[in-house]
Amino acid sequence: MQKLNVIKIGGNVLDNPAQLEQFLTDFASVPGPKVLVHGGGKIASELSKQLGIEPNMVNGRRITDADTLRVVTMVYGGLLNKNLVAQLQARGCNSLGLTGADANVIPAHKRPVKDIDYGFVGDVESPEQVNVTFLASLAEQCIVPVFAALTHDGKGNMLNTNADTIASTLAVALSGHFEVSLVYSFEKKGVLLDVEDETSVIHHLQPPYYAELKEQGAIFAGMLPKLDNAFAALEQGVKAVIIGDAAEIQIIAGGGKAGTRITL
Ligand SMILES: Nc1ncnc2c1ncn2[C@@H]1O[C@H](COP(=O)(O)OP(=O)(O)O)[C@@H](O)[C@H]1O
Ligand SMILES: CC(=O)N[C@@H](CCC(=O)OP(=O)(O)O)C(=O)O
Repeated sequence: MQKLNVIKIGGNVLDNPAQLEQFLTDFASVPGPKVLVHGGGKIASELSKQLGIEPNMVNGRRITDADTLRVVTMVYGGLLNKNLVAQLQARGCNSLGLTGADANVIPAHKRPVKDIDYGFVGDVESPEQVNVTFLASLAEQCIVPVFAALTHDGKGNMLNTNADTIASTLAVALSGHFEVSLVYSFEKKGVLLDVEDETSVIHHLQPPYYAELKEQGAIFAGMLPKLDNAFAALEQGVKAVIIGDAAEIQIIAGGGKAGTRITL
């Protein structure tokens, strides 16, 4: 089976022009088929505030009312997605900006209201419903899809979906056709034992150690859903999951020793 990298770029790197430029240069030179996934939660929050819409995050997810949906559609699907594509084109990487609505790649449904009403937040239907045929045809043409953190409900509504979830869903769906590595790249060296100490990288993380570190509070906030997505992806056929520094993407994508390798 051919190898394919699904690489998610973290919000703090997107927000740092120098780091982003270096990441895109490195990403463009990663050989073989690849997919880029981005969020941009931080930038959406800033624009939201400028427009007088106060961001509201619950359990790491954005409560997405109709006005917020307009903002995230503009920021993720427009501003960020199109600029990333333009910057990749400038580096000789032929890419195509997509949301989950385009080519019906990622069908989703509005998250049902239980204790919390998340508004227009989308839960992906299932990896089996991802339009893998379309993605495989892009890979054949050496076109790199760049996904924004947006899906759709098939009834005319865009939905806001966490970018880590988009990345794991695409990785699982593509695992039937490719040997997939899922890379969560961000601004730190990997999953750290002490979040303030970049030298404390955990090189290898398995579920029991994860449970222990979670209990101790060493792993928290955005890293929790990221790791839950990572383990779920491995359970559903993704070959490798690595969490590491965006500045080390070439080493990680090349199978070298950097970041945190997640295994079952
Ligand atoms: N043990 C840990 N090691 C590294 N980062 C951690 C750890 N625990 C929590 N984090 C936090 O997780 C964040 C990354 O997740 P998230 O906020 O969802 O950002 P993104 O997915 O955009 O990179 C880091 O910026 C860091 O603050
Ligand atoms: C539903 C939900 O919370 N969606 C996220 C999508 C963006 C995202 O995931 O951005 P980062 O990867 O930069 O965190 C949000 O709007 O913040």
